[in-house]
Amino acid sequence: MSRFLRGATIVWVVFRYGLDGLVLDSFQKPWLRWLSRLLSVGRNLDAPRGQRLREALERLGPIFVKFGQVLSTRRDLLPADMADELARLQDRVPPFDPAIAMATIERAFRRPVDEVFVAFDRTPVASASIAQVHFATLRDRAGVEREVAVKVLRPGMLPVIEKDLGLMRMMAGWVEGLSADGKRLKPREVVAEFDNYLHDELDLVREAANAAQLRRNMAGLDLVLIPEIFWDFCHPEVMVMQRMNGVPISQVERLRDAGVDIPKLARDGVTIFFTQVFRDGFFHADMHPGNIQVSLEPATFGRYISLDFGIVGTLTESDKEYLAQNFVAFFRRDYKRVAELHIESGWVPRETRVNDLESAIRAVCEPYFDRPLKEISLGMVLMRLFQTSRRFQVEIQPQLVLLQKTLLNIEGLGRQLDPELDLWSTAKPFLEKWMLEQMGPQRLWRELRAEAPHYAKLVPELPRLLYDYLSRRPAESHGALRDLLEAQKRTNRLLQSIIYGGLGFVLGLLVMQLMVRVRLF
Ligand SMILES: Nc1ncnc2c1ncn2[C@@H]1O[C@H](COP(=O)(O)OP(=O)(O)OP(=O)(O)O)[C@@H](O)[C@H]1O
Repeated sequence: MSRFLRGATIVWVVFRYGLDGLVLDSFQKPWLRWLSRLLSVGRNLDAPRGQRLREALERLGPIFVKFGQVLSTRRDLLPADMADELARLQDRVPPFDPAIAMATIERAFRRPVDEVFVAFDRTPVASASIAQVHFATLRDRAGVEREVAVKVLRPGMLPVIEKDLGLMRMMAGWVEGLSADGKRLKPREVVAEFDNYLHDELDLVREAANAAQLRRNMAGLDLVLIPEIFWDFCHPEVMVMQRMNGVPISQVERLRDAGVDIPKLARDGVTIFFTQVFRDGFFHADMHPGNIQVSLEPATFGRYISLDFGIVGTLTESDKEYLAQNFVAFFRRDYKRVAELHIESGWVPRETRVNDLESAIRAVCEPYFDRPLKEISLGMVLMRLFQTSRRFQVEIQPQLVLLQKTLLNIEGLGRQLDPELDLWSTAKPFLEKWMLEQMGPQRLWRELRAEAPHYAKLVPELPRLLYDYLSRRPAESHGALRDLLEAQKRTNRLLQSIIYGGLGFVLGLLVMQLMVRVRLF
């Protein structure tokens, strides 16, 4: 019954905000088009469609608001006006009762809150649709008191989410089945992606693990601080981490007054992101200003503080290669290469004609070169490339969409801090270094090291393999004398190459063995 009521509410909101018109007009069945016209009589639909969509999602509650936020990143699917409006969605919701947060903590650790923490601040510092954050103090394993931030999941989220997701799936099926435009929007794919995203956010151990990995990766860079995770105090519903003290990145004047070098901050943001992408293939993908602060503490003055690790992106070696080579080819205006890369990597069907793709890509990219190089947005270029690829039946990988969205965030943030920021010259060294590593001797060295244990296993078998091979040869070379001499010559040559090759191989193996040992001890 409650599912029916929720479904009825959704349908009412859809009509109330005139969202039916967004897809109904393209319904293939005439009676549905008529219904759409009939339903729009007497409604005030003056507000732009994007605004109506945003307001409707706000009306439907936090899960739909989150859905809109995720949808806003699919600029390859949505028209720009709608994506812009959706990006304005904020999931500010009233905090839940601290007693509920404390009950969750007690259930998770099977101890009263005042036994878990030395002190616990009942007033939340922040509250969003999925979780709420409280400050507290705990005693760590060494008996030292530590200031911490405790993130607690909003209770009873799973059933609400499942119900809303069920309805979203159903509606996506309708829209896809009934409307031509609806099919193009790939609603079922979008809802499935959202489903994954929400379930990931509901597991705080996962978020804590992301934070720990990023902290380890960023340790040597000295540009960003990531909270330490207190694993003894982590549970799927509760996450306890080091409390960070910084100034929100949005308060630029305050940062400037405190003496922070703002243009350097802008460059550092790009450096951090490119390091995460091209060196580690593991990047923070929720880089909105609410999750970024700047430290003013003397020891870490001017460094970024990163928060909220619910969404991270991972890239494979081939993703990185695809990206780097595309960017480099793009900046050389070598559109043919960009097209070839798309085909080689299997991004577009093999039978695609390079010339067609090349001219589509040229049409997308060339207008960008109308402006100075430093003003070019890589996020925008990537988005246009994805949009072009779609016309050639390409399924864009979710991690690349995530990357493109984050790239836009980072560029937006960088330009907000320093309108003079030269994005390309900040990013270029990363791409060049990475390309060199991919093609130069470092790659060969890395791959040899990875293969070393395998070759080490082969070495003892080598003499037997050689003996088996040689002992078979004479039996095959009987018959006429000339044949025999020829065969003997061939055998000698083969023997020579096997012996020289074998010697080189064994020598190589010995070196590799040595390397493996050096690495192990
Ligand atoms: N380790 C921390 N130290 C200090 N403050 C923190 C810490 N973690 C979170 N906060 C505060 O809590 C706020 C919300 O945290 P976080 O973004 O992780 O929660 P969220 O529920 O995922 O919110 P949203 O989805 O809106 O980003 C942060 O903006 C920050 O003010």
